[in-house]
Amino acid sequence: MSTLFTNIKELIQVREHGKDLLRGKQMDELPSIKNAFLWIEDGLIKDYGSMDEFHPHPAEEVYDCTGKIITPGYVDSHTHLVFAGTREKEFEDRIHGLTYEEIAVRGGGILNSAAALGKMTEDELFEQARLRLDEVVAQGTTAIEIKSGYGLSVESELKILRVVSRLRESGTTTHHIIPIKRTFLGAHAFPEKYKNDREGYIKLIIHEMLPKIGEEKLADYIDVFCETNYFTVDEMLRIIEAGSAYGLKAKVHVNQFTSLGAIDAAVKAGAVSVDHLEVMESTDFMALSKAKTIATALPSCSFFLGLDYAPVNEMIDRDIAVSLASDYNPGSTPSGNLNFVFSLACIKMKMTPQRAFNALTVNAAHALEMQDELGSITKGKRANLLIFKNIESIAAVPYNFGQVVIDQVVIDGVFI
Ligand SMILES: N=CN[C@@H](CCC(=O)O)C(=O)O
Ligand SMILES: [Zn+2]
Repeated sequence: MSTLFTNIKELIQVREHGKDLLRGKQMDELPSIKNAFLWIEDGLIKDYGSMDEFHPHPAEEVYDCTGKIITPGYVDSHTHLVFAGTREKEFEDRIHGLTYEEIAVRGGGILNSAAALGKMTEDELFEQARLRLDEVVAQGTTAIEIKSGYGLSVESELKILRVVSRLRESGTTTHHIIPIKRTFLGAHAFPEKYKNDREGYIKLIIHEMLPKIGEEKLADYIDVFCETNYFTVDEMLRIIEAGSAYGLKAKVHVNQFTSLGAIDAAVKAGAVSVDHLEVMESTDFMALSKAKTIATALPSCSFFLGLDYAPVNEMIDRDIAVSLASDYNPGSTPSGNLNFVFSLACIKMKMTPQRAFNALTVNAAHALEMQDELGSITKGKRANLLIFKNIESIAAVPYNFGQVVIDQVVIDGVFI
């Protein structure tokens, strides 16, 4: 099956190699071809170039893209998309003055979501999560990471990871399969039962959950919420070390409310990414500068909870590799819309559209170790693409916040 797109107004994020992590000044470059063509065969990008050099390619389908911009699809490297029910009550409590942390200390928050999830069957969870997947794919997400973490028991953590694995195999309700990476986040919070027995819960994670996850091959990464009132830096290190015995690399929640030294520890432990980063001290910047570990900012979470935004421009200026993700979850970010993340990155974090788009594509693909397959218009990469409505430039995407500017989403060369 081959498809040809002709007369593309601008083909954006075109990179001959497309596999390098971007940092510093590289984040300011967003290579593109105006008046371009793009040729797809068997779901892969085969050729592209200027219409001036166009020579006919055999194609079953030809689309005239006059007036349209085409880009690679967004990659969402941090979500908690499998959850049971929403948390509007806490949302109202926060409007009345309670903080996210105060709600959590009262037994709300993550524990509230875990209680709801415990009551739901695997099939129910799967159906709900699948509808969310449909929605975010229609909004331009063409690869995604999904965490467990609302189970907090052996049975429920496995249930979530089985749901994620099923989503990975069966895709959207219309059977479009997008790449999904699965992350085990048993260390998301201490369940009520283990409130006074932290060691008992950590042992449960290491000696009960991990071996079963390893046996069933249910995860690709391991995560820990390292934060005051959650897991300490030492506990995080123990858990990610235990995960590495099952081949799970680390992607961790750090510096959301406090800087505890978790970034330095995670970088030294070889974490693929450190995520959140709303609170950054100079030692945190130093630990990440030039490191392979990617700094993933989650601006929708800052927006929803009224937190500071991660200082991404300062990070970029210090040669830190920055990516952006949604953090889709029922507590701190009830939206998986990366167009909105794009807008917030520009409006609130003062990223240029070029920097933000690089963070949502090339560097986000690195945050899922999928840079060989996704993130840019590069020969041999998967044809996961966004076709935008008649807009003038990439800046029109974040500018039109809250509006639908994507015309079509293409997965493996097929329109969804
Ligand atoms: N901070 C930890 N975990 C989630 C939120 C969890 C929740 O409130 O349900 C996050 O990334 O924001
Ligand atoms: Zn998260």
